[in-house]
Amino acid sequence: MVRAWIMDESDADKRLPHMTEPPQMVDLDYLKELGILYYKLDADNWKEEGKLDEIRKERNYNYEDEVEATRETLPSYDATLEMWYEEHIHSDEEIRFILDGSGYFDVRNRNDKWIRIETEKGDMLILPAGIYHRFTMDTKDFIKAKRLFSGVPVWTAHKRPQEEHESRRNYVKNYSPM
Ligand SMILES: CSCCC(=O)C(=O)O
Ligand SMILES: [Fe+2]
Repeated sequence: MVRAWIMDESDADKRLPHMTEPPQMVDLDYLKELGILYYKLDADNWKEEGKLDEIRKERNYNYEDEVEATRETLPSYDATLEMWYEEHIHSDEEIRFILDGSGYFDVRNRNDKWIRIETEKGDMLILPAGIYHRFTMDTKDFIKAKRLFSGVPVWTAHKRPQEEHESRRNYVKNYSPM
């Protein structure tokens, strides 16, 4: 089961879990209210399983590629990781299916607190357009993910603040986060 929690405010290593004491876990309904969708897939047999294809058809995801984050395989590793961790939005959904490894997707909740979502092999996460978020590796320092998209992919990250951005306005209207 995917776990998610309200992050502590410590400025220790971002790759650590940053749970509060006691932990403040949140569930899938909580994430859903922020517009986030979650699926569990079979990362070793996703073709045979057919679930990914169903989601693809249903949500019109007609583009996909793969990204593997290791110092050897990811161009400009340090700079890319830094970019992923800067709070931002996209004009489209961010869709990731974790094929191997693990990592943390952080999203802002309605009170502007960080919610940390722990993803690992088999987890598929869809962040809505306009949600403030960021990504970090965990201490295992390895993740491989399928990126999906509807149409010609646009990966542009718009750094916060973006209150006038159309996708942000729509997000706020639909999910009234603050
Ligand atoms: C390796 S998947 C997570 C990183 C990423 O693709 C992103 O933040 O856009
Ligand atoms: Fe992003």
